Amino acid sequence: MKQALTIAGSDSGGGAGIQADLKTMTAFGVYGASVITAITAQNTLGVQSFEAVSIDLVSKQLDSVLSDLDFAALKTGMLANSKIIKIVAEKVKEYKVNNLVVDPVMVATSGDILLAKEAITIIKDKLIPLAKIITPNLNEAKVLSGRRIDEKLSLEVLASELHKLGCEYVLVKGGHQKGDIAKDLLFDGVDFVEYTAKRVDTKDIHGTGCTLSAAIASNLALGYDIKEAIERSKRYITEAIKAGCKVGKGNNPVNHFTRVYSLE
Ligand SMILES: Nc1ncnc2c1ncn2[C@@H]1O[C@H](COP(=O)(O)OP(=O)(O)O)[C@@H](O)[C@H]1O
Ligand SMILES: Cc1ncc(COP(=O)(O)O)c(N)n1
Repeated sequence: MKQALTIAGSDSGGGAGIQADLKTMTAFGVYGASVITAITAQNTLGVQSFEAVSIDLVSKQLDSVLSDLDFAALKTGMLANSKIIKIVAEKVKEYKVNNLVVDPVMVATSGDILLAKEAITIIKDKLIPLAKIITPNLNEAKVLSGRRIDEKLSLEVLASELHKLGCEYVLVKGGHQKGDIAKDLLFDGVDFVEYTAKRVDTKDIHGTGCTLSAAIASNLALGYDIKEAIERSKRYITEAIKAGCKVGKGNNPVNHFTRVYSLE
């Protein structure tokens, strides 16, 4: 069975982070393992509190899984602080992991901060150069390229600037743009490829970024090339948003289509 690893934060509400990643990997038939970097007290209304896991325990989790399991792809989500980013980058190099997908999680959909400000230069210098692909949303792309959030910039300009950070591919997500189409843009340093879907008219988009990056990691693990992996992941996230999960009182998560098996 193909195996993938998520290095991310726990969302107690089950909609984003580690929980979304493992549900996505399971939906694609990939075995998912996890290294937890932070524990959030979170629900569909927002993030009420969080604590980062100690560097020692993050490091031990990484050694435990990387020395034993055989990962065909790895994704990172919420990394919380500079020290965690540094240890993740060291272990990725030490264990020579291929197919690193970096989702540079900074702020939750609810507006809560999930990454220390001083960690932004560390993620740019240490982790992004090791990545096969990075998947920032519009605001994360602006922060990473040193722009102001209120600047009007095209996905093309942002993708070109971010590619200079040393990753193989950049996928800038346009989920937070206005309009009828949810467009994401891939750049490999030469060509642009657009991935589009009809925008679903809903506020229930909690966990969309985590789900998309976990789906890309799953499909890379299954052996699809990057363009096919994104194409399949875009179809999955669109259907998962359409299906939705009305579980809480706030912005609800996407639906991972987990089947209920009868034991009879
Ligand atoms: N309302 C929507 N309808 C369809 N697709 C969407 C919608 N909102 C976001 N997406 C898609 O979900 C994925 C995650 O994007 P986005 O929500 O921008 O990321 P993040 O969760 O990191 O902020 C992208 O493929 C984006 O185009
Ligand atoms: C632990 C954790 N990781 C990531 C996100 C971002 O997800 P979203 O942007 O969909 O709120 C989150 N809310 N919580």
